[in-house]
Amino acid sequence: MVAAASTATLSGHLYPFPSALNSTRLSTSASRPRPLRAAATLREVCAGHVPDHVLQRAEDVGYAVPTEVQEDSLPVLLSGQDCILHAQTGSGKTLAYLLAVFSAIDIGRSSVQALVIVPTRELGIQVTKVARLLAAKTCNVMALLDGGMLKRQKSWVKAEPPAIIVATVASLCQMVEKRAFSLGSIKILVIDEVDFIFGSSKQVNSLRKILNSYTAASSRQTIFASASIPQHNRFVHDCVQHKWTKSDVVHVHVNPVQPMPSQLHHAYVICSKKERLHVLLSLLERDAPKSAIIFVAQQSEKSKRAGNAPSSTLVVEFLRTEYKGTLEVLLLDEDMNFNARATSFTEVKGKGFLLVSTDIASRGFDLPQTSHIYNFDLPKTATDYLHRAGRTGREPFSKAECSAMTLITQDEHFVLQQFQNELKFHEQELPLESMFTFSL
Ligand SMILES: Nc1ncnc2c1ncn2[C@@H]1O[C@H](COP(=O)(O)OP(=O)(O)OP(=O)(O)O)[C@@H](O)[C@H]1O
Repeated sequence: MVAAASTATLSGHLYPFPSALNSTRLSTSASRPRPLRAAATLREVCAGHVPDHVLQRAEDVGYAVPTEVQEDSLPVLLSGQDCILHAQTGSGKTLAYLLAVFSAIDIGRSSVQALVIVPTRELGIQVTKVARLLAAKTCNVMALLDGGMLKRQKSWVKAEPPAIIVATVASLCQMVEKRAFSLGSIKILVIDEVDFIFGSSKQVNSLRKILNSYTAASSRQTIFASASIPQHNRFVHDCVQHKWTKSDVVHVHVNPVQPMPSQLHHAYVICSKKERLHVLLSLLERDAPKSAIIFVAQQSEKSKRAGNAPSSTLVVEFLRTEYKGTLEVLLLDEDMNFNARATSFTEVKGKGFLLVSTDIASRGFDLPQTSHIYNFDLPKTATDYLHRAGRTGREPFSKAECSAMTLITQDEHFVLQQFQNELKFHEQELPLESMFTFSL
């Protein structure tokens, strides 16, 4: 049984599900009315656990009232219990786990005490920014993200160990294996977008080392976060079986019946592949988005070998010549080098953009001005749809309308319907003929 369990993955069914687990499930849903009581402030929820200067910083940047996931999870997180944070995209999971980090660490100690693992460099930059904002120079936050800085960081980390490290799996393992530092003093470990990292064949083995060899669940608080945890009951079971968490781990599942923001309007257009670029252009002219992300498929190895241009390049080149609006057309793609990726990521902040991106931008990216999502290529899975669509509708207290539009061929319609059934959202068809007047 144990041997089989050691090869189980998130989606695996390698052993029977035990009826009795110590873990707890907290589930809150929009359909279940909340008790009538005055909303607590973030300061009240965190009192006695999170240092005052951190709460002051949080208030200064506008985090005065907790979001639903923060309200539900902070009592668990601040009590030091292991937790699986499972809530909608854009619901504020980052602040929830960072407050737990600040409650767990001792800023007077010179050792690495908190580790936040992220799947991509871009998400790492974002989380580091929020952590530094809350720390306000009272402790060091180091980002160990894929790129050319690791040599220099190895000396820095030895000279002055940061209290908090935000890292991608590969960079962290590289540093630990080079003995730049050990993870023996870790008090709190957060894995953000946990389903994505477990689902990545490149990252999963290193993640298991971080969870079981470099650190031990018994000596740390462990937090897993994501908007999507497929087969979450099994995941909770795996956490306990594999000792990724302690046995009393709590699954905080907010709004399980509505995994995507309610103000999101979903629609699709059926058109041929040949028409797709022009349909996209017409939609951009019609919608006049504040900012938008246009998701394209990652180019396959076969298509690369055949010398074809990737979807991303085709779309960017087309929009740069044909789009007459004011938004800047930017590109973000796994195949770009780190400097080019960093430039796109920086440029996208703070101004109107049309970002053409592969799924690299679908996990954790927080660009609250994004009003429209376009799936130029159909996402591979319902989970990918959820994360792409979740790049909009991200201001937790705003009900501003936003939209997710998918361009599909007639043959792809049934796949989109499957996503709809799985994620329980409604979609409107925009008939091509009634809307567009272009001719090819
Ligand atoms: N208490 C709060 N008050 C106001 N805004 C908040 C609060 N907490 C978080 N936010 C804002 O909400 C937005 C979404 O937060 P965050 O990026 O943490 O979402 P998430 O749950 O991690 O989403 P995803 O699953 O897509 O990664 C951010 O712009 C953040 O600044």
